[in-house]
Amino acid sequence: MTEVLVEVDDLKVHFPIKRGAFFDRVVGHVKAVDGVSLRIEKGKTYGLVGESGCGKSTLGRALLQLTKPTGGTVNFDGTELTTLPTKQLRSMRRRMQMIFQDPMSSLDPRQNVESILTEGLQAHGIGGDRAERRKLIAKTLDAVGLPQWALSRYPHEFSGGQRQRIGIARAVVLNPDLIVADEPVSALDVSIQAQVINLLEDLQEELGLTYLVIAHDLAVVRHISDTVGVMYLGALVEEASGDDLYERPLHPYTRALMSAVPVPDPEVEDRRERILLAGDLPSPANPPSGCRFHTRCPWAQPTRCGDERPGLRVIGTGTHRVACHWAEQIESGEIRPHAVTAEVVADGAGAVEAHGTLAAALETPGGPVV
Ligand SMILES: Nc1ncnc2c1ncn2[C@@H]1O[C@H](COP(=O)(O)OP(=O)(O)OP(=O)(O)O)[C@@H](O)[C@H]1O
Repeated sequence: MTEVLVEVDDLKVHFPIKRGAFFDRVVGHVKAVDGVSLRIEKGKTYGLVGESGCGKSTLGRALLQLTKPTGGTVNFDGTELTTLPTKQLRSMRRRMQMIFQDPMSSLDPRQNVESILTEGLQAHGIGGDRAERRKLIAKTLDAVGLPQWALSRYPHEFSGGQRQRIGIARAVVLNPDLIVADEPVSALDVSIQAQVINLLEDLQEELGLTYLVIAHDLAVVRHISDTVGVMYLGALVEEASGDDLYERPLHPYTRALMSAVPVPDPEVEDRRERILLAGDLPSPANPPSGCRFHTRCPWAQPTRCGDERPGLRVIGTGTHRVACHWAEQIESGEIRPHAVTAEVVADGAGAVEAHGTLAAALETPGGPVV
Protein backbone atom coordinates (compact mmCIF):
# COMPACT_ATOMS: atom_id res chain seq x y z
CA MET A 1 0.00 0.00 0.00
CA THR A 2 1.20 3.51 -0.78
CA GLU A 3 1.92 5.79 2.14
CA VAL A 4 0.87 9.42 2.23
CA LEU A 5 3.69 11.84 3.11
CA VAL A 6 1.77 15.11 2.88
CA GLU A 7 -1.90 15.66 3.51
CA VAL A 8 -3.27 19.16 3.02
CA ASP A 9 -6.82 19.84 4.13
CA ASP A 10 -8.86 22.96 3.32
CA LEU A 11 -5.73 25.12 3.24
CA LYS A 12 -6.30 28.87 3.02
CA VAL A 13 -3.92 31.79 2.67
CA HIS A 14 -5.67 35.17 2.68
CA PHE A 15 -3.31 38.15 2.47
CA PRO A 16 -4.72 41.32 4.06
CA ILE A 17 -5.03 44.37 1.79
CA LYS A 18 -4.01 47.35 3.92
CA ARG A 19 -4.79 51.02 3.40
CA GLY A 20 -4.46 54.24 5.37
CA ALA A 21 -1.51 56.50 6.20
CA PHE A 22 0.13 53.78 8.30
CA PHE A 23 -1.26 50.83 6.37
CA ASP A 24 -3.18 49.99 9.50
CA ARG A 25 -6.62 49.53 7.96
CA VAL A 26 -7.52 46.15 6.47
CA VAL A 27 -9.89 46.78 3.57
CA GLY A 28 -10.06 43.28 2.16
CA HIS A 29 -8.12 40.10 1.51
CA VAL A 30 -6.37 38.53 -1.46
CA LYS A 31 -7.57 34.94 -1.34
CA ALA A 32 -4.39 33.50 -2.84
CA VAL A 33 -5.21 29.97 -1.64
CA ASP A 34 -8.80 29.35 -0.76
CA GLY A 35 -9.63 25.86 0.40
CA VAL A 36 -7.16 23.43 -1.17
CA SER A 37 -7.09 19.76 -0.12
CA LEU A 38 -4.58 17.32 -1.58
CA ARG A 39 -2.38 14.35 -0.72
CA ILE A 40 1.11 13.52 -1.89
CA GLU A 41 2.24 9.93 -1.62
CA LYS A 42 5.74 8.96 -0.53
CA GLY A 43 8.19 8.76 -3.41
CA LYS A 44 5.70 10.30 -5.86
CA THR A 45 5.42 13.61 -7.68
CA TYR A 46 2.44 15.92 -7.49
CA GLY A 47 2.44 18.49 -10.29
CA LEU A 48 0.59 21.75 -9.82
CA VAL A 49 -0.35 23.70 -12.92
CA GLY A 50 -2.26 26.92 -13.51
CA GLU A 51 -2.01 30.47 -14.81
CA SER A 52 0.22 33.06 -13.22
CA GLY A 53 -1.35 34.43 -10.04
CA CYS A 54 -3.61 31.42 -9.37
CA GLY A 55 -1.83 30.73 -6.08
CA LYS A 56 0.62 27.92 -6.90
CA SER A 57 3.66 29.45 -5.18
CA THR A 58 1.65 30.54 -2.17
CA LEU A 59 0.33 27.00 -1.80
CA GLY A 60 3.88 25.60 -1.98
CA ARG A 61 5.15 28.07 0.60
CA ALA A 62 2.18 27.52 2.90
CA LEU A 63 2.72 23.79 2.73
CA LEU A 64 6.27 24.32 4.04
CA GLN A 65 4.99 26.91 6.55
CA LEU A 66 7.18 29.57 4.93
CA THR A 67 3.94 31.53 4.59
CA LYS A 68 1.60 31.16 7.52
CA PRO A 69 -1.74 29.66 6.43
CA THR A 70 -4.91 31.51 7.41
CA GLY A 71 -6.76 28.25 7.83
CA GLY A 72 -6.70 24.53 7.22
CA THR A 73 -4.15 21.87 8.09
CA VAL A 74 -0.92 20.43 6.69
CA ASN A 75 0.03 17.01 7.93
CA PHE A 76 3.60 15.97 7.13
CA ASP A 77 4.48 12.34 7.81
CA GLY A 78 2.04 12.20 10.71
CA THR A 79 2.92 15.61 12.21
CA GLU A 80 0.55 18.58 12.01
CA LEU A 81 2.70 21.52 10.89
CA THR A 82 0.29 24.44 11.30
CA THR A 83 0.29 24.18 15.09
CA LEU A 84 3.87 22.97 15.56
CA PRO A 85 5.99 25.14 17.89
CA THR A 86 8.75 27.10 16.08
CA LYS A 87 11.59 24.99 17.46
CA GLN A 88 10.11 21.70 16.30
CA LEU A 89 9.15 23.26 12.99
CA ARG A 90 12.76 24.33 12.48
CA SER A 91 14.04 20.79 12.93
CA MET A 92 11.26 19.49 10.67
CA ARG A 93 12.38 21.97 7.98
CA ARG A 94 15.43 19.87 7.13
CA ARG A 95 13.06 17.23 5.81
CA MET A 96 11.22 19.70 3.55
CA GLN A 97 13.32 21.64 1.09
CA MET A 98 12.54 24.06 -1.70
CA ILE A 99 14.04 24.62 -5.15
CA PHE A 100 13.39 27.99 -6.77
CA GLN A 101 12.85 29.19 -10.31
CA ASP A 102 15.82 31.54 -10.49
CA PRO A 103 18.87 30.06 -8.79
CA MET A 104 20.80 33.30 -9.35
CA SER A 105 18.56 35.19 -6.97
CA SER A 106 18.23 32.33 -4.47
CA LEU A 107 22.01 31.69 -4.19
CA ASP A 108 24.16 34.18 -2.26
CA PRO A 109 26.62 35.59 -4.84
CA ARG A 110 29.29 36.10 -2.13
CA GLN A 111 29.36 32.45 -1.10
CA ASN A 112 31.24 29.78 -3.00
CA VAL A 113 29.55 26.43 -3.62
CA GLU A 114 31.23 24.73 -0.68
CA SER A 115 30.04 27.44 1.66
CA ILE A 116 26.50 27.32 0.18
CA LEU A 117 26.29 23.60 0.79
CA THR A 118 27.95 23.70 4.21
CA GLU A 119 25.63 26.42 5.48
CA GLY A 120 22.54 24.21 5.58
CA LEU A 121 24.39 21.32 7.20
CA GLN A 122 25.69 23.65 9.92
CA ALA A 123 22.31 25.30 10.45
CA HIS A 124 20.74 21.91 11.09
CA GLY A 125 23.77 20.55 12.98
CA ILE A 126 24.12 17.53 10.70
CA GLY A 127 26.71 15.99 8.39
CA GLY A 128 29.30 15.09 11.07
CA ASP A 129 32.72 16.74 11.48
CA ARG A 130 34.48 18.83 8.87
CA ALA A 131 35.97 15.87 7.02
CA GLU A 132 32.66 14.01 6.95
CA ARG A 133 30.85 17.09 5.66
CA ARG A 134 33.39 17.49 2.88
CA LYS A 135 32.84 13.87 1.90
CA LEU A 136 29.07 14.32 1.92
CA ILE A 137 29.31 17.48 -0.16
CA ALA A 138 31.63 15.77 -2.67
CA LYS A 139 29.13 12.92 -2.99
CA THR A 140 26.26 15.37 -3.47
CA LEU A 141 28.13 17.22 -6.23
CA ASP A 142 28.59 13.90 -8.02
CA ALA A 143 24.91 13.10 -7.61
CA VAL A 144 23.82 16.37 -9.24
CA GLY A 145 26.41 16.12 -12.03
CA LEU A 146 28.73 18.94 -10.97
CA PRO A 147 32.53 18.60 -11.03
CA GLN A 148 34.50 18.74 -7.79
CA TRP A 149 36.25 21.95 -8.84
CA ALA A 150 32.87 23.65 -8.51
CA LEU A 151 33.39 23.77 -4.74
CA SER A 152 35.64 26.81 -4.82
CA ARG A 153 33.63 28.69 -7.46
CA TYR A 154 30.89 31.31 -7.07
CA PRO A 155 27.35 31.21 -8.54
CA HIS A 156 28.09 33.78 -11.28
CA GLU A 157 30.82 31.50 -12.68
CA PHE A 158 28.22 28.89 -13.71
CA SER A 159 25.64 28.60 -16.48
CA GLY A 160 21.92 28.73 -15.64
CA GLY A 161 21.59 24.94 -15.75
CA GLN A 162 24.63 24.45 -13.50
CA ARG A 163 23.30 27.02 -11.06
CA GLN A 164 20.05 25.09 -10.83
CA ARG A 165 22.14 21.99 -10.09
CA ILE A 166 23.73 23.93 -7.21
CA GLY A 167 20.22 24.82 -5.97
CA ILE A 168 19.27 21.15 -6.17
CA ALA A 169 22.49 20.12 -4.37
CA ARG A 170 21.76 22.60 -1.59
CA ALA A 171 18.39 20.92 -1.05
CA VAL A 172 19.53 17.32 -1.50
CA VAL A 173 22.60 17.54 0.76
CA LEU A 174 20.23 17.82 3.73
CA ASN A 175 18.71 14.44 2.91
CA PRO A 176 15.12 15.72 2.74
CA ASP A 177 11.95 13.66 2.28
CA LEU A 178 10.00 16.32 0.39
CA ILE A 179 11.15 18.87 -2.18
CA VAL A 180 8.88 21.67 -3.34
CA ALA A 181 10.21 22.75 -6.73
CA ASP A 182 8.70 26.09 -7.74
CA GLU A 183 9.06 26.52 -11.51
CA PRO A 184 12.38 24.65 -11.38
CA VAL A 185 13.13 24.91 -15.09
CA SER A 186 11.18 27.86 -16.43
CA ALA A 187 14.23 30.16 -16.40
CA LEU A 188 16.29 27.68 -18.46
CA ASP A 189 16.74 26.97 -22.18
CA VAL A 190 14.59 24.12 -23.43
CA SER A 191 17.52 21.69 -23.95
CA ILE A 192 18.76 22.40 -20.42
CA GLN A 193 15.24 22.04 -19.02
CA ALA A 194 15.15 18.41 -20.10
CA GLN A 195 18.50 17.70 -18.40
CA VAL A 196 17.39 19.25 -15.12
CA ILE A 197 14.06 17.40 -15.19
CA ASN A 198 15.84 14.12 -15.87
CA LEU A 199 18.20 14.86 -12.97
CA LEU A 200 15.24 15.46 -10.64
CA GLU A 201 13.76 12.14 -11.72
CA ASP A 202 17.05 10.28 -11.20
CA LEU A 203 17.46 11.78 -7.74
CA GLN A 204 13.91 10.84 -6.86
CA GLU A 205 14.55 7.24 -7.76
CA GLU A 206 17.93 7.09 -6.02
CA LEU A 207 16.94 8.90 -2.84
CA GLY A 208 13.23 8.06 -2.60
CA LEU A 209 12.28 11.75 -2.72
CA THR A 210 8.73 13.08 -2.82
CA TYR A 211 8.11 16.14 -5.00
CA LEU A 212 5.60 18.92 -5.33
CA VAL A 213 6.46 20.45 -8.70
CA ILE A 214 4.90 23.80 -9.50
CA ALA A 215 4.92 24.83 -13.14
CA HIS A 216 2.91 26.67 -15.73
CA ASP A 217 4.35 24.46 -18.46
CA LEU A 218 2.07 21.51 -19.20
CA ALA A 219 4.87 19.46 -20.79
CA VAL A 220 7.03 19.68 -17.66
CA VAL A 221 4.16 18.75 -15.37
CA ARG A 222 2.94 15.88 -17.51
CA HIS A 223 6.37 14.36 -17.87
CA ILE A 224 7.35 14.45 -14.24
CA SER A 225 4.09 13.97 -12.32
CA ASP A 226 2.24 10.95 -11.02
CA THR A 227 -0.69 13.17 -10.13
CA VAL A 228 -1.53 16.57 -11.62
CA GLY A 229 -3.63 19.24 -9.94
CA VAL A 230 -5.02 22.15 -11.95
CA MET A 231 -5.45 25.39 -10.01
CA TYR A 232 -7.70 28.32 -10.80
CA LEU A 233 -8.12 31.37 -8.55
CA GLY A 234 -6.80 29.78 -5.38
CA ALA A 235 -8.54 26.42 -5.69
CA LEU A 236 -8.05 23.05 -7.35
CA VAL A 237 -10.50 22.54 -10.20
CA GLU A 238 -9.31 19.12 -11.33
CA GLU A 239 -6.95 16.39 -10.21
CA ALA A 240 -5.97 13.15 -11.90
CA SER A 241 -3.04 10.95 -12.80
CA GLY A 242 -0.89 12.71 -15.40
CA ASP A 243 -1.99 10.69 -18.42
CA ASP A 244 -5.64 10.57 -17.37
CA LEU A 245 -5.80 14.34 -17.11
CA TYR A 246 -4.21 14.90 -20.50
CA GLU A 247 -6.24 12.24 -22.27
CA ARG A 248 -9.54 13.08 -20.60
CA PRO A 249 -9.61 16.66 -19.30
CA LEU A 250 -13.05 17.11 -17.72
CA HIS A 251 -13.11 20.57 -16.20
CA PRO A 252 -13.89 23.35 -18.68
CA TYR A 253 -10.81 25.28 -17.50
CA THR A 254 -8.52 22.28 -18.03
CA ARG A 255 -10.09 21.70 -21.46
CA ALA A 256 -9.41 25.32 -22.35
CA LEU A 257 -5.78 25.01 -21.22
CA MET A 258 -5.31 21.84 -23.24
CA SER A 259 -7.01 23.34 -26.26
CA ALA A 260 -4.39 26.09 -26.32
CA VAL A 261 -1.61 23.58 -26.89
CA PRO A 262 -0.56 23.02 -30.50
CA VAL A 263 -0.23 19.41 -31.67
CA PRO A 264 2.79 18.66 -33.92
CA ASP A 265 0.77 16.41 -36.28
CA PRO A 266 -0.68 18.83 -38.91
CA GLU A 267 -3.79 16.68 -39.46
CA VAL A 268 -4.61 16.50 -35.77
CA GLU A 269 -3.70 20.16 -35.40
CA ASP A 270 -6.21 21.03 -38.13
CA ARG A 271 -9.03 19.36 -36.20
CA ARG A 272 -7.98 20.68 -32.81
CA GLU A 273 -10.78 22.23 -30.77
CA ARG A 274 -9.79 25.67 -29.52
CA ILE A 275 -11.72 27.16 -26.69
CA LEU A 276 -11.82 30.87 -26.16
CA LEU A 277 -12.14 32.01 -22.59
CA ALA A 278 -14.10 35.21 -22.18
CA GLY A 279 -12.64 38.01 -20.09
CA ASP A 280 -9.62 38.30 -17.84
CA LEU A 281 -8.69 36.26 -14.80
CA PRO A 282 -10.82 37.76 -12.00
CA SER A 283 -9.04 39.28 -9.00
CA PRO A 284 -8.41 36.88 -6.11
CA ALA A 285 -9.41 39.79 -3.87
CA ASN A 286 -12.90 39.65 -5.29
CA PRO A 287 -13.52 36.17 -6.70
CA PRO A 288 -16.83 35.41 -8.45
CA SER A 289 -19.58 33.77 -6.42
CA GLY A 290 -20.42 30.10 -6.94
CA CYS A 291 -18.00 28.39 -9.27
CA ARG A 292 -14.96 30.67 -9.55
CA PHE A 293 -14.69 29.84 -13.23
CA HIS A 294 -18.30 30.48 -14.24
CA THR A 295 -17.64 34.04 -15.46
CA ARG A 296 -15.31 32.69 -18.17
CA CYS A 297 -16.75 29.23 -18.72
CA PRO A 298 -18.08 28.41 -22.21
CA TRP A 299 -20.34 25.75 -20.64
CA ALA A 300 -21.70 27.86 -17.73
CA GLN A 301 -25.38 27.18 -16.95
CA PRO A 302 -27.97 29.61 -15.57
CA THR A 303 -28.55 27.37 -12.56
CA ARG A 304 -26.00 26.37 -9.90
CA CYS A 305 -22.82 27.73 -11.55
CA GLY A 306 -23.24 31.31 -10.28
CA ASP A 307 -24.38 30.51 -6.78
CA GLU A 308 -23.11 27.09 -5.68
CA ARG A 309 -19.37 26.53 -5.34
CA PRO A 310 -18.57 23.02 -6.60
CA GLY A 311 -16.16 20.92 -4.55
CA LEU A 312 -13.82 18.33 -6.02
CA ARG A 313 -15.70 15.07 -6.56
CA VAL A 314 -14.63 11.75 -7.99
CA ILE A 315 -15.83 11.04 -11.51
CA GLY A 316 -16.06 7.37 -12.39
CA THR A 317 -14.41 4.80 -10.20
CA GLY A 318 -10.81 6.00 -10.22
CA THR A 319 -8.94 8.93 -8.74
CA HIS A 320 -10.01 11.55 -11.26
CA ARG A 321 -11.60 14.43 -9.35
CA VAL A 322 -13.32 17.48 -10.81
CA ALA A 323 -14.90 20.58 -9.32
CA CYS A 324 -17.68 21.11 -11.86
CA HIS A 325 -21.44 20.66 -11.40
CA TRP A 326 -21.87 19.56 -15.00
CA ALA A 327 -18.74 17.51 -15.76
CA GLU A 328 -20.66 14.41 -16.90
CA GLN A 329 -23.07 16.34 -19.11
CA ILE A 330 -20.23 18.34 -20.64
CA GLU A 331 -18.24 15.19 -21.35
CA SER A 332 -21.20 13.42 -22.94
CA GLY A 333 -22.00 16.46 -25.08
CA GLU A 334 -25.42 16.88 -23.47
CA ILE A 335 -24.36 20.42 -22.56
CA ARG A 336 -22.77 22.26 -25.45
CA PRO A 337 -20.33 25.18 -25.15
CA HIS A 338 -21.62 28.67 -25.93
CA ALA A 339 -18.63 29.42 -28.14
CA VAL A 340 -15.88 27.28 -29.59
CA THR A 341 -13.74 29.46 -31.78
CA ALA A 342 -10.49 29.33 -33.65
CA GLU A 343 -8.89 31.61 -31.10
CA VAL A 344 -6.22 30.27 -28.82
CA VAL A 345 -6.92 30.69 -25.14
CA ALA A 346 -4.82 31.67 -22.20
CA ASP A 347 -2.20 33.58 -24.14
CA GLY A 348 -0.32 36.56 -22.81
CA ALA A 349 2.06 36.97 -19.92
CA GLY A 350 2.12 34.11 -17.49
CA ALA A 351 -0.28 31.93 -19.44
CA VAL A 352 0.06 28.21 -19.14
CA GLU A 353 2.52 27.07 -21.77
CA ALA A 354 3.42 23.92 -23.52
CA HIS A 355 6.65 23.50 -25.41
CA GLY A 356 6.47 20.89 -28.15
CA THR A 357 10.27 20.96 -28.30
CA LEU A 358 10.62 20.27 -24.60
CA ALA A 359 8.15 17.42 -24.88
CA ALA A 360 10.27 16.02 -27.70
CA ALA A 361 13.44 16.46 -25.65
CA LEU A 362 11.81 14.59 -22.83
CA GLU A 363 10.50 11.92 -25.20
CA THR A 364 6.97 12.21 -23.89
CA PRO A 365 5.41 8.81 -24.58
CA GLY A 366 2.27 8.51 -26.76
CA GLY A 367 -0.81 10.69 -26.76
CA PRO A 368 -1.06 14.30 -27.78
CA VAL A 369 2.18 16.13 -27.17
CA VAL A 370 1.56 19.08 -24.88
N1 LIG B 1 2.85 38.43 0.21
C1 LIG B 1 1.75 38.71 -0.52
N2 LIG B 1 0.92 39.71 -0.16
C2 LIG B 1 -0.20 39.97 -0.87
N3 LIG B 1 -0.59 39.29 -1.97
C3 LIG B 1 0.20 38.28 -2.37
C4 LIG B 1 1.41 37.93 -1.67
N4 LIG B 1 1.98 36.87 -2.31
C5 LIG B 1 1.17 36.58 -3.37
N5 LIG B 1 0.11 37.42 -3.40
C6 LIG B 1 -1.00 37.40 -4.36
O1 LIG B 1 -1.58 36.11 -4.29
C7 LIG B 1 -1.98 35.66 -5.58
C8 LIG B 1 -1.33 34.34 -5.88
O2 LIG B 1 0.08 34.54 -6.06
P1 LIG B 1 1.11 33.35 -6.34
O3 LIG B 1 2.47 33.95 -6.51
O4 LIG B 1 0.92 32.31 -5.31
O5 LIG B 1 0.58 32.78 -7.73
P2 LIG B 1 1.31 31.83 -8.77
O6 LIG B 1 0.26 30.99 -9.35
O7 LIG B 1 2.47 31.17 -8.13
O8 LIG B 1 1.81 32.85 -9.86
P3 LIG B 1 3.26 33.03 -10.50
O9 LIG B 1 3.45 31.85 -11.39
O10 LIG B 1 3.15 34.33 -11.24
O11 LIG B 1 4.21 33.09 -9.33
C9 LIG B 1 -1.61 36.78 -6.55
O12 LIG B 1 -2.74 37.60 -6.76
C10 LIG B 1 -0.54 37.53 -5.81
O13 LIG B 1 -0.51 38.89 -6.21
